[in-house]
Amino acid sequence: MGFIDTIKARAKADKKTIVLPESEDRRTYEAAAQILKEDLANLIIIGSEEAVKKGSEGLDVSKATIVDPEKNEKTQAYVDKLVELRAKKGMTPEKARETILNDYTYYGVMMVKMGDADGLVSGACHSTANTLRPCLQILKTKPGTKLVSAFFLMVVPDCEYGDDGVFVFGDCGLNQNPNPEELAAIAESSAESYRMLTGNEPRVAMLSHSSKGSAKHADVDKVVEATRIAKEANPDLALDGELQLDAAIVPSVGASKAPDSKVAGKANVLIFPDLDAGNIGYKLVQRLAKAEAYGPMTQGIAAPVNDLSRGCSAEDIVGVVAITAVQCQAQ
Ligand SMILES: CC(C)(COP(=O)(O)OP(=O)(O)OC[C@H]1O[C@@H](n2cnc3c(N)ncnc32)[C@H](O)[C@@H]1OP(=O)(O)O)[C@@H](O)C(=O)NCCC(=O)NCCS
Ligand SMILES: CC(=O)OP(=O)(O)O
Repeated sequence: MGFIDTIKARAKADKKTIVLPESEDRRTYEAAAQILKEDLANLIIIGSEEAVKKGSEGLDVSKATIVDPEKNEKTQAYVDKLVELRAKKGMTPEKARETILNDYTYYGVMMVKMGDADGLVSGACHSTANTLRPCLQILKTKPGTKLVSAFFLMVVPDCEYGDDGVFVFGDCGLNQNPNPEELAAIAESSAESYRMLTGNEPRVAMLSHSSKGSAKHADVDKVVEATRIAKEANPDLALDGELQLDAAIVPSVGASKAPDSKVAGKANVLIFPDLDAGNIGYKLVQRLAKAEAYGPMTQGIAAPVNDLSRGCSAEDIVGVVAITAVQCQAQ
């Protein structure tokens, strides 16, 4: 059974309710039809009956619940709650109504906040900033977590590295230039995500253009410091840095560049030093190695809400919804 089939089986075993706010995108309906056929989750699609009927033409999404914000009796409660949460930031009843009626990501996040859905998946036709901003503003970080970050679950075909080609890459979607404390927090959350989703022990590599002092630069110093912080806070976690990518995943290179490391050559969780490296890195592996790339999934947030790349396929949405459902089970 491949990785995503295992996740789908877990999702099916305890079905959760996931909201899909992008009723203007055909891929939402293609994915919804597949999710309902495979019985992976209960779905809520946000949109008018007419829009959903037109958008889903030729596809069976009849088992999804359609929520029309203009008609839903709970809309006023969402408005009131948004005002309560954001009044200090200048949110008025008029602005709150306009926001949730014009931006269904806000509407869907309010549904999750109010307990009317377990999780949300959006981002097929909205940028990551516009998808994650409402999530961060409304749901906030999980208690005990310092930072929300974004990871990709990568499944690389015919790959002997990681755990048979399964990796977590972080942060590839949210934090643009994390400082050492933030990088350490990203590493901790990514290790936790790996353990929860794969059932395997994480082996975390803090990536750099240097391995164990082979290059000198402030960028390297940042990763060295992040490694120190993460190790100090998590003495039992297999985590090491700074490592180049080859030293992190290729056993022979790891043995030569970092002979004393317990992680070098065996890493299954790759922590990129900044968002440029992370975002470019995941897209390189996705496109050139034809890897499945699920994400950007959030971690460290109070409820499971996940983003998509605008370049995603309907199949990617199916996978992200299944992973989101499994995250909901772990809440
Ligand atoms: C997500 C993003 C838009 C948030 O930044 P922003 O719009 O400038 O918004 P702010 O910094 O005002 O943050 C909005 C809220 O989220 C919170 N927040 C922002 N980043 C956060 C993080 N990493 N963890 C927890 N909370 C965070 C802020 O504290 C703020 O809360 P408040 O409004 O209650 O005070 C920004 O980090 C971003 O653009 N990231 C890159 C996304 C991207 O382009 N990725 C590449 C493609 S995947
Ligand atoms: C994750 C990501 O890069 O998202 P997008 O392709 O939508 O910018």
